[in-house]
Amino acid sequence: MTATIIDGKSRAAALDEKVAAAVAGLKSAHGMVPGLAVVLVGDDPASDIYVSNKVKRTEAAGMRSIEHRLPGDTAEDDLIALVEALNADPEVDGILVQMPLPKHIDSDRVVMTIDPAKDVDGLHPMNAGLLVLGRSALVACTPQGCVDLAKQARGGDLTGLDAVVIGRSILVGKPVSLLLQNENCTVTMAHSRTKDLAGLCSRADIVVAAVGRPGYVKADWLKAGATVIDVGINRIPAPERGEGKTRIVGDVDTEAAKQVAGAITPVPGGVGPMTIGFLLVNTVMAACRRRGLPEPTIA
Ligand SMILES: Nc1nc2c(c(=O)[nH]1)N[C@@H](CN(C=O)c1ccc(C(=O)N[C@@H](CCC(=O)O)C(=O)O)cc1)CN2
Repeated sequence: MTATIIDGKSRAAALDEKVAAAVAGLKSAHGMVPGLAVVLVGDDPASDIYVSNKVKRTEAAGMRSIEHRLPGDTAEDDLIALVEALNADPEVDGILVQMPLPKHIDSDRVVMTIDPAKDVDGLHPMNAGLLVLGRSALVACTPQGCVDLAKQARGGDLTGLDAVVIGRSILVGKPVSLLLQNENCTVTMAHSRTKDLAGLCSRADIVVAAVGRPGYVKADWLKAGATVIDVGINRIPAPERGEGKTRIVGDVDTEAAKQVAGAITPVPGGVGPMTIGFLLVNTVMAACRRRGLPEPTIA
């Protein structure tokens, strides 16, 4: 068997087009243009690229982008003051503080400061708690992308499927497991210390790998025909590309897994591009909710 490659890049492009259409509709019906503020502290090269892409795609969808780039030695209190100013700014509908933050800054305190109504990352305890309760919330972007791609691979319905989520992070593992439960999956949350991870995976219809270790999930762990969602973005040396060059790989041993899985997301070009797609969706939703407008159907 050779797995179907789940094309996150084209799915994200389609999502961006739907967001752009929704934004155009809001502008003509209500004279409203959603605004997204993105805050980057420091000069981490990967974060720099992600933030630049967020700005580009926000503007391409017809929304306003407000960009704050702060030096790496910014004091925690100064970052908090900026977030408070963005909370108070009526032109700002969504606030995203790019992670990871420099070590001297307490990320939890920063996230707790964001107005939950503008928390388009879905990381504030209010939004995370609403997700646990199964109530309407702003939901973290990467997990939404994972579920969207899994549904695409499974004909739109995940009901009754067994899912294993490897990784228990706040940004991916925990929310994706809740979203899969909302889709009527039977979900097992696993991690690097789970006993017999291979055995668990071998019974799963869906495997979500979010451990942050290159090639961690092996082909012989997978059930034939499984849907594999690879969240990992690991930069590894690529001497074949020249001295000092690197390339990114996922958490799954993709080439071998393709021979067993039914469908698999590639890295790059799988889950990654969906993260920014759902950030744009969340910004539109936040803008409508804050203004008491009906939310358009996008995804
Ligand atoms: N505040 C947040 N910080 C971070 C998040 C997040 O959702 N909110 N997620 C990641 C980084 N991230 C978005 O911020 C992100 C990661 C990867 C991609 C992406 O499109 N990746 C490409 C490959 C890009 C490359 O070559 O490096 C792909 O997978 O095809 C988009 C967004 C951590 N921080």
